[in-house]
Amino acid sequence: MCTSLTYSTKDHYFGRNLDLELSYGEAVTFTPRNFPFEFRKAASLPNHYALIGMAAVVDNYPLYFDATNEKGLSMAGLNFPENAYFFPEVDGKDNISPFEFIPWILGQCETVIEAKKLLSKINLVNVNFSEQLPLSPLHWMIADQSQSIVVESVKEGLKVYDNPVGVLTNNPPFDYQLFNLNNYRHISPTVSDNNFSQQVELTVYSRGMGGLGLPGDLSSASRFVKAAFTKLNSVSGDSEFESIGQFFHLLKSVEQQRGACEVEEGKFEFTIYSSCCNMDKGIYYYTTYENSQISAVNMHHEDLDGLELTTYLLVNSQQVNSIN
Ligand SMILES: C[C@H](CCC(=O)NCCS(=O)(=O)O)[C@H]1CC[C@H]2[C@@H]3CC[C@@H]4C[C@H](O)CC[C@]4(C)[C@H]3C[C@H](O)[C@]12C
Repeated sequence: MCTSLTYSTKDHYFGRNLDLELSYGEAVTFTPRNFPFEFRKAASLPNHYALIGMAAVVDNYPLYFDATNEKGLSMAGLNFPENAYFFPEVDGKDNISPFEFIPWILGQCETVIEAKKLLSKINLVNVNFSEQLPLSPLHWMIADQSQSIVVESVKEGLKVYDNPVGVLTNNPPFDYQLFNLNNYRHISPTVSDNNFSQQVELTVYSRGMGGLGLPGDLSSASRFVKAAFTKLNSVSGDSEFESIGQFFHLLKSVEQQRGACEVEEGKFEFTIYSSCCNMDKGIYYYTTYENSQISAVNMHHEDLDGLELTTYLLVNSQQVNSIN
């Protein structure tokens, strides 16, 4: 399972946890403006906005899991098994494969409003990257500095939801996740009066009791509620380090520790990496399961007008600041 979210202080931040039991050899990947983006069923984009994000680069193609472009528009793909449905090619539409979707949108759009215009012409097609890399059943969160949407391609067609909470997890579909928040309207960072009954005296014997009932398990519906509550009540300083520090704390509220979620015998899903991109400054920060030190790659330290991909292998061994 995965969780993605947005967060704003002075600047704007977008990131995600990638929860899985295996790695695809992903690395922080910078795509400059003049790297030619090819599409299987649509015209190529010889030049486009520059992108930074996490990708598996295969045959010199950046298979982005999540990315941000130089304008700040950001997008993440999360698992959506049993629900995601991709269509045969349709004449008169932009036929884009799910693995091309992030380059297609982030290459061309500056804002969510612009992305919505492209989405109205898109048909997400069932075209594999390769036999070894078949279609992934994904849905996506797209966000700019002021709003966020969710895109779900299902049997009935392409659905685009406004996302007022700026959080996405996995199944079930997004409209359910949002509705499900109604069931938690009593949850609060503060403790309410005794509404249970005036006939019994009930005491506040612990801090945090306003949150009793907030789910703590790793199911997707539970992570959605937990992440939304934690994010929407978040308080932090607005400097860069206070903001990204807080962002990683928000992601940790739904982190998966190895051992707690068995996906097949002896195999466990865990949070392989957590990312946080400063959408305004184009700085991609991440931590990995093994390495809790934050690493950063700044897109503006690259040649934006370049032609070739740049990849930065993940710094994956623990960094300990030994004091004596
Ligand atoms: C599995 C991940 C979602 C994490 C998640 O939600 N895990 C819970 C599993 S579960 O819900 O518990 O079952 C998703 C997120 C992004 C995906 C890549 C996108 C590019 C590319 C697309 C190609 O078509 C296939 C290969 C490809 C590298 C993809 C592999 C994989 O699909 C990635 C990593």
